[in-house]
Amino acid sequence: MTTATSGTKRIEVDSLTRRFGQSTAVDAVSFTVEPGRMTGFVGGNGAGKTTTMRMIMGVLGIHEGEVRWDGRPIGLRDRASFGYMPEERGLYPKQPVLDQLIYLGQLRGMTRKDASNEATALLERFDLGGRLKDKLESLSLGNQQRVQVAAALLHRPTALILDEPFSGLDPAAVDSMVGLLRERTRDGVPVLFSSHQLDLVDRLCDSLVVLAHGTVRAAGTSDELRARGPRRHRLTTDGDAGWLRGQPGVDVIDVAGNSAVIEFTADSAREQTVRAAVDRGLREFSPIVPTLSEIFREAVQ
Ligand SMILES: Nc1ncnc2c1ncn2[C@@H]1O[C@H](COP(=O)(O)OP(=O)(O)OP(=O)(O)O)[C@@H](O)[C@H]1O
Repeated sequence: MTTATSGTKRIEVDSLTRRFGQSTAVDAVSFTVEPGRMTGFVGGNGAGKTTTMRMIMGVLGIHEGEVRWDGRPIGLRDRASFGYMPEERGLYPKQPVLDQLIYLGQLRGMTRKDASNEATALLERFDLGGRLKDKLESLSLGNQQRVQVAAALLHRPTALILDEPFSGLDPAAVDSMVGLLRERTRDGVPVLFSSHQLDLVDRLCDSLVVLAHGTVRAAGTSDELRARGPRRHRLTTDGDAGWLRGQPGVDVIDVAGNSAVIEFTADSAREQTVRAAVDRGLREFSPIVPTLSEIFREAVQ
């Protein structure tokens, strides 16, 4: 089977809005999922991630806005070429694992043989080579999750929309899935995945979209967001660092012994503070790169 990726197509989410009754679950949400990039989609419970993904996949109607693929309004065939792992999952508990993957592959236009070969290879990759004939329900939840991901990857999708693909997976399973997704992104496939595991998102994603109450609070590459994040510094001198509390233009975030984490509230304060620190025996003055968790907390405040 040929790989259906072009490596240059992006998903554009443009001002998507969805209401449920009186409440607006997704409110003019815009972002791009670039080819060859893993884009993490984060936000608290009820932020609107699943609703947005459902609109991208066309399983939920769009009230306003548009989704574009390769610069054009997305169509049925485009969506059929995507791999989607829905929140509600979609496989049959009582059917053998391999059989249903073959069936799904055939639904997506694969021959039985191709579907069988690809499904077997994916399941082996996920250490499920010995479970091909087992019913899905006899597998542990984490292993069922692996099968769900295999189902989304089976037909060499042109893009991947994965709703919490890592939830419930042990670290080894996360690593093998990450390896697989990285291979697909290297082929140019855009990947959008939601997750509540910020440490994992930090390690994995090239770009990030932060959602809160149905609106985008921050979006960009991890580096861009880090550069925009809080500019904090660690400053260490001889003696107690409490003196920084009286320093004009300095917000003291934390003091521990002779070391403090500070933020400058005025640019002019920087030079003045470093000079004062030199007089007190400066040992360290270094910028602190914010973690994704810090960026996230700041963005959703
Ligand atoms: N079918 C529906 N009918 C009514 N309200 C809905 C429906 N689907 C979602 N909502 C509401 O839309 C909002 C966004 O929900 P959504 O599931 O998209 O959030 P989420 O970010 O995926 O949350 P979580 O991380 O908890 O899965 C919530 O307030 C939710 O209650």
